[in-house]
Amino acid sequence: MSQEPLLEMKDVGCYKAPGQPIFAHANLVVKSGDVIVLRGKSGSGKTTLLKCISHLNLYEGSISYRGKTPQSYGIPTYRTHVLYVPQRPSLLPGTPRDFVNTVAGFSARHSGSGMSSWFRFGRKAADQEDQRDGHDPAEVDARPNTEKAVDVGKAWGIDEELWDRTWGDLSGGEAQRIALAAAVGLGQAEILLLDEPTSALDAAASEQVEKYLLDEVREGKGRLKALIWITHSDEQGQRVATRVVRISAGGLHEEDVPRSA
Ligand SMILES: Nc1ncnc2c1ncn2[C@@H]1O[C@H](COP(=O)(O)OP(=O)(O)OP(=O)(O)O)[C@@H](O)[C@H]1O
Repeated sequence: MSQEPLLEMKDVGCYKAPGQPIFAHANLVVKSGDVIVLRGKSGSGKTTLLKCISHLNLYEGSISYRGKTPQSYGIPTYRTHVLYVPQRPSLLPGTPRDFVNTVAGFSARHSGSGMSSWFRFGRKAADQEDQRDGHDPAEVDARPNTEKAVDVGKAWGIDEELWDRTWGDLSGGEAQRIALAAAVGLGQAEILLLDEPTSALDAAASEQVEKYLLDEVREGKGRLKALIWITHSDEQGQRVATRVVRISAGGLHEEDVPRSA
């Protein structure tokens, strides 16, 4: 029995400037249970691809989520379902608790506005579309859960008091874990787009985070169903991938999943 795709990209291209493609003709189908490791040379467009998927960058071609365009959900709401987690959350304003409280204060239909302002690091954000909102058939009860975010952080060694420090006063590894804990704990995302999510963590912390994320996807108890994960670590790729996709100027190419020795 074939599974309904969660996300489908058709012929997606992204340009630095007119006539200067970063990549073109990118096609991808993401299904429930996928942990897709995105590989590619430095500068090949991995981050740009994730930002296109989350509608933070302009692109050509089409992207659909559960068979519908991002616009049909309203871009802010779409971004909470297909959520980009930035590599450097320490550049954010305010404190992590300000953020989760802001998001928690929105109703399910409007929570995207807070979330998208936090995760909006796209250089060519299609911001005009943030103003539109649409009916969201995928919404069940997606009210953000602040306590869960703090609990997830605790499981990863983040004391609750760190949620009240400004982002700039957290270490890179603390900020990375808190951003991920917020993304998971808020409980709205079905697909997380992870941009080198453990690059600032030591091996033990990194494995804790990996295990938690993989368990969420495998067990399927929450909303989280798939991950697209940029990593420069072959070892991490080997541990987490159910699929490996390589990006180059010509598009995306599926590779064999490396098996651990
Ligand atoms: N603000 C910008 N304006 C124009 N070009 C940009 C901008 N930001 C990034 N680029 C270019 O787009 C290309 C893809 O960048 P991107 O960050 O997506 O690559 P990447 O594969 O994630 O790289 P890395 O592995 O080094 O993190 C690069 O050539 C980069 O220089």
